[in-house]
Order: sequence, then C-alpha cells, then structure tokens
Amino acid sequence: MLLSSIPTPIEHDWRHIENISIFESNESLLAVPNTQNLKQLPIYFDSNVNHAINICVARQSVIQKLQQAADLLPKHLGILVLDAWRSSAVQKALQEKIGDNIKTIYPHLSVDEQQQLLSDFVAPVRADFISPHLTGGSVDITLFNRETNEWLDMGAGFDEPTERSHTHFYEDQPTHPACQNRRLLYSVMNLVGFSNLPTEWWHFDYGNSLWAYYNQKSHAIYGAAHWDVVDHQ
Ligand SMILES: C[C@@H](N)C(=O)N[C@H](C)C(=O)O
Ligand SMILES: [Zn+2]
Repeated sequence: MLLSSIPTPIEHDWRHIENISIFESNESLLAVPNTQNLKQLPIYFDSNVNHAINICVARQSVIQKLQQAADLLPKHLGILVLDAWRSSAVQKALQEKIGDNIKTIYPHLSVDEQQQLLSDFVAPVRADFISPHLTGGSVDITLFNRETNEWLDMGAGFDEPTERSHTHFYEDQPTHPACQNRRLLYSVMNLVGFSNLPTEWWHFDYGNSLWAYYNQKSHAIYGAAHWDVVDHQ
C-alpha cells in the first residue's frame, strides 16, 4: 500500500468546534468486537481511571470503518482500540490526570501555558460543549503485531503530553519505525473516512464535530451519546 505522509497540522480551536451544527443520525453505540485483526483493551478501566467502563463502545459506522481499516493492513498487523465512547465524568478525570502530568513535566510553565498545553491533549469539559469521545465517534487506537501481540513502536507513549505525540513529529525522519508505523495507521484510517487529531498520533474521529472541522463538512452527524452501564451488565 502507498503510505500517505502526514500533513503539517492545522490547529484546532475548541471554541470553533463547538459551533459546528449537528444533524444527529441516532446510530446506536455498540461494543467494539474482538476479531482477528481488531481488538479492544479498555485502557482507562485497566488503569483505574475514575468512572471508566470495562468495554470500548462506539457508533455502529465507526465500528464498521475500524474493521475496514484493519482489513487494509498487512496480514500480520491489527488495530487495538484503547478507548472509544467516554462519559463526561471520565473526561473530567482525564483532565485532572493529564493536567497533573503536565505540571510534573513542565513545572517552569505558567498556569496559563500549562492549561493551553492541556487543551492540545484533552478536550474541555463544559456544560455547553460536547466532547468528541462523548459522541461515540472518537477512537484512541494503536497497531499491534498479531503474532506477538506487541504494540508497534509509535515513537511516543499513549497520552504522552509532549511534542513527540504530534502525529507529524517523525515526518523529517522517514526511515524511523515510528514514522512508518504512524503513516500506516494514518493512511488506513484516512482511507476509510476518519480524520486524525494532529496533536495525538492515536486519536481518530468519524461523524462528530472534530471530524466535520478537519474534513470541512457543513455539519456533524453525531452529538452526545449515552451508554447506560446498568442496562449492559
Ligand atoms: C485524552 C486523550 N486520549 C484524548 O482522547 N484526547 C482528545 C483531545 C479528547 O479528549 O477528546
Ligand atoms: Zn481520543
């Protein structure tokens, strides 16, 4: 497959994204299946993030498209879903967790600079804003080797709040494995219709306002979605 190079980022402004119209499609949230080349590992539940659920769920078309993207990969690779739909309570817990990481890594930055950096890596939690993962249209994913189950080298850890996480970071080192692996993930996801968040090599969207923004669509098709843990026990 011809791999796309990863473009220089277009910055996003959450204030602009919240003004995009949503024509809700009412597609259901479903569990991400475990197939040979598509698996889930609910990373926030496994790492005891408050309120995280023990399953990755996403909109029906998102799941279909993930499977299509996985089928485009070389046979020895698969897509591992780490998180998909996420409640506002989990979003808030992540704001705190990643905010604390930023304070530790960058103690010399002012509070405003730390907040600005946090907004690159975690969407806001506000009553008037629908965060991307709350729509069931966002997925946090990586690639794994189907023979060894190992994650591929992406050149920065998942949720690492540093510049190395920016999707295009390794574009000036085309022979670096992380450049090749990011291009592969980016290419298959792009081919089936997802957009990528330029600050995070792992975050992709379909159907929500972030996707409408990066794909220059007139409107999004996914607003807030709800998964009732009690109904699904
Ligand atoms: C927290 C991280 N995994 C993520 O999903 N970030 C984006 C920006 C989000 O919070 O929607
Ligand atoms: Zn994400």
